[in-house]
Amino acid sequence: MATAAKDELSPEDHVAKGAPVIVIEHLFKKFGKNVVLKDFNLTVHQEENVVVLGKSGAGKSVLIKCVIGLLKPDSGKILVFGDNVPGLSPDELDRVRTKIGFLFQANALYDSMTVRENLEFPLRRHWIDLTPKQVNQMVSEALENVGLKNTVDMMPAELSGGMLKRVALARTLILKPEIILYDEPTTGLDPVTSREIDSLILKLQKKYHTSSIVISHDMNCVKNIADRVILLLEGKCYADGTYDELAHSADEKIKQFFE
Ligand SMILES: Nc1ncnc2c1ncn2[C@@H]1O[C@H](COP(=O)(O)OP(=O)(O)OP(=O)(O)O)[C@@H](O)[C@H]1O
Repeated sequence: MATAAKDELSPEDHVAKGAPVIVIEHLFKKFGKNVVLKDFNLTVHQEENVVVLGKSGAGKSVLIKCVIGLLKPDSGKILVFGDNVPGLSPDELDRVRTKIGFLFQANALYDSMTVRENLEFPLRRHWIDLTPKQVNQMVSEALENVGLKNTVDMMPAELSGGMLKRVALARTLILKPEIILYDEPTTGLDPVTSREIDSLILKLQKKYHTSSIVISHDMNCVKNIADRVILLLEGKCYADGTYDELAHSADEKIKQFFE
């Protein structure tokens, strides 16, 4: 059953869980007087897709930026494979970031670079010592994974919204991250393309055994890809359960998201 605040389900209550890969404990983050995260707790397990629901301004993006170390929380722990992200040195953070892929809402592709150059970028950024042949193979494999091998020499401006999202996903996957953070993966796409992206996310998750935190307002996307849904409200994990559990909740604050 979906639970709210006080009687939150423990992770053990959910079936088929792998080992914890992200453990967030007592996270607090404020900007001036604006307290965004207030004793937020969450555990994400291996091969689990956790979708974060919440109103605009609830703190969903702040949460994933804290996980990847782009924002520093005021207090609390964010353990990624046992490393406490807020306490890492820049070099250690860079090492942990190679395990975390981040798919931005706006794709964040470089308009002046070809698809190939965009995909090579993370390999160069993380100083990975690879031969040109290996780089070529990695780019081909990443594009093949998203069904876009023939776009390798195209510019982003020549691609549709769905194709851009696939290329961005290929770039996220090129370092074979163990965790992927998705910020609104289907926003701005038509319903058919959105469902194709959902299927691709699930297919690649199974292939590479990744774990994910997904921010989404697209309830079809939530239904399709969530193993678990949490509701971020007033800085806390207000509800935690499967899509069906939350969808059938009698709690008015939860119901709003499923109407
Ligand atoms: N760098 C920052 N400096 C100051 N305030 C910030 C900063 N980043 C986020 N905030 C504030 O934190 C709060 C949460 O923002 P956040 O972007 O996480 O919301 P969200 O839940 O992702 O919303 P949306 O669904 O609209 O994207 C907002 O009040 C926002 O103004």
